[in-house]
Amino acid sequence: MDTKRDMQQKNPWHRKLIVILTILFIVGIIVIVSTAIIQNKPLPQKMKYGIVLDAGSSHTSLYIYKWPAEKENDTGVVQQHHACNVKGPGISSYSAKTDNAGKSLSECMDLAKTSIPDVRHSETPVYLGATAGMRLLREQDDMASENVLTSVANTLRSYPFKYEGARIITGQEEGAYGWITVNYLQGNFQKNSRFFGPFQDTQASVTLGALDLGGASTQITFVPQEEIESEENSLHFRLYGKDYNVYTHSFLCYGKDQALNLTVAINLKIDEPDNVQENPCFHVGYSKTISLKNLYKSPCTAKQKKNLRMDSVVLNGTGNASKCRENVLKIFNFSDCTSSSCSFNGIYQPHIYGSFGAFSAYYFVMQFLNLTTHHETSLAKVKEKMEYFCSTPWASVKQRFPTVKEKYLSEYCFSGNYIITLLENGYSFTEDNWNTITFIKKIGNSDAGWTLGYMLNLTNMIPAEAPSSPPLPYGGYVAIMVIFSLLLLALCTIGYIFFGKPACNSQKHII
Ligand SMILES: Nc1ncnc2c1ncn2[C@@H]1O[C@H](COP(=O)(O)OP(=O)(O)O)[C@@H](O)[C@H]1O
Ligand SMILES: [Ca+2]
Repeated sequence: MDTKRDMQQKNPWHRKLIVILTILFIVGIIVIVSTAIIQNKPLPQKMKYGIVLDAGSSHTSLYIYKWPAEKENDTGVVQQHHACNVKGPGISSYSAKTDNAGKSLSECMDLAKTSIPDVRHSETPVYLGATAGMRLLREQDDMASENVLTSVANTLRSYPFKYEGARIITGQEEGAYGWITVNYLQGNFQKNSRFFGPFQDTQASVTLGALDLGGASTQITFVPQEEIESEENSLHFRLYGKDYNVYTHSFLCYGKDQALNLTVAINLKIDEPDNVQENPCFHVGYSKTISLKNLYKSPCTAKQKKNLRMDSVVLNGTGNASKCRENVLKIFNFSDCTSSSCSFNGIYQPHIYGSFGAFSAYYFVMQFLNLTTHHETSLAKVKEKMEYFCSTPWASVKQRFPTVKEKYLSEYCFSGNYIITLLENGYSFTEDNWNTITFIKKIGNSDAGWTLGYMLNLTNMIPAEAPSSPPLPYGGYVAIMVIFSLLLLALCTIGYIFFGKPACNSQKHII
């Protein structure tokens, strides 16, 4: 005590020092707090954009994606900014007037020009991917498909964006990118994928299988439990430091429009009386005449061509769901499997495993039929509802849904039964795992489909390795630095007051 008093008497200026230290302390706090406030204010972020056109067999859609430039390689940051449906049919329908294929895209491309800021135009990539409709046209008429692609490429090149190509993507790509899209949007690649020193977990995280139903082809893509037997059906990805072995297959001709033609063609009898086919997949009272030239035009139905004297056939609806499925079943071949397990037509498929997201026409059809809430709807219930819907006379259906496009409305009975048959008999889903299928349109703000995955891949936005991050989040680092600086400062002050020595200033010791 005496020593302390002596010290205070010997050093009368110590009070000044305490005042100075207190002022410094307060100033320090003010600086730290204001820095934190300024730092937390969202600074205007530079956004980047990308355009992908999905040229499907029935129609073309344009998608604009956007993401913050600084976070390019973080998973889950790319979002759908805008979507535009091209008016008119798919580009493959312009085989006779190929110039019009490109023209059809102008309206949506003009919209893209206004919805992306001018300063970003020249760095915005634009891609066009054509799917099964163009694959079929290429088989039928290679020259015509080339001309269609040239026409759309010319239109896309005439815009101020960075043109990156217009091509027919393979069925394998279509499946793969659909799978990447849904898992990217679900944030499945993000989970536990950060790099924590030597403790990185390289086990692939749980993923969602992807089921895509188009008009001309359909894709199934998932990570199976067993090893994949066939190389042509397997995809190997390393994403954010994890390895994924993915099974995929695309069935050309098994999109719902081609499947309907195939079903009609296979069930057509040579001696059809009065050129009339009783068709259980259409409602009672619905009747439709189809030209046989059109029916057999596609490579999907060409093999079914029979020697018929008539040149058209009248389809008369009889509205019977179970009979419809019997007819549909005839387009699947369940013999000739040379692998340990197959889906159909001799195609290898490992056992169904995990959860699935079913999008595109799966969603449109099941949504219309009110069958998307699978948690309450068993497969048996779905069949029961189909029985009821298909047996409803066409006049009542039309009266109940006056605003729905007649083409779609008349085909929902067929489409619903086709979906059940494809999933149950084709892919071997059962009553037990039916509820692992979720029918989805969007995840967050973005549509489920192959386009986002395609762009992420072509712009190298999914790194193979997880970005290494410091062990502490930025906030934690700042907090620790501040707390310990203050503690040190307090210690120095206390040391000086009690011992009269500037304990923190080694220079004074030397003197
Ligand atoms: N509202 C809707 N109701 C029913 N079917 C729809 C609806 N909108 C689109 N479709 C169907 O979805 C399918 C989309 O296929 P598309 O992507 O054009 O072909 P693909 O992927 O085989 O090239 C088509 O069969 C189309 O008729
Ligand atoms: Ca499609």
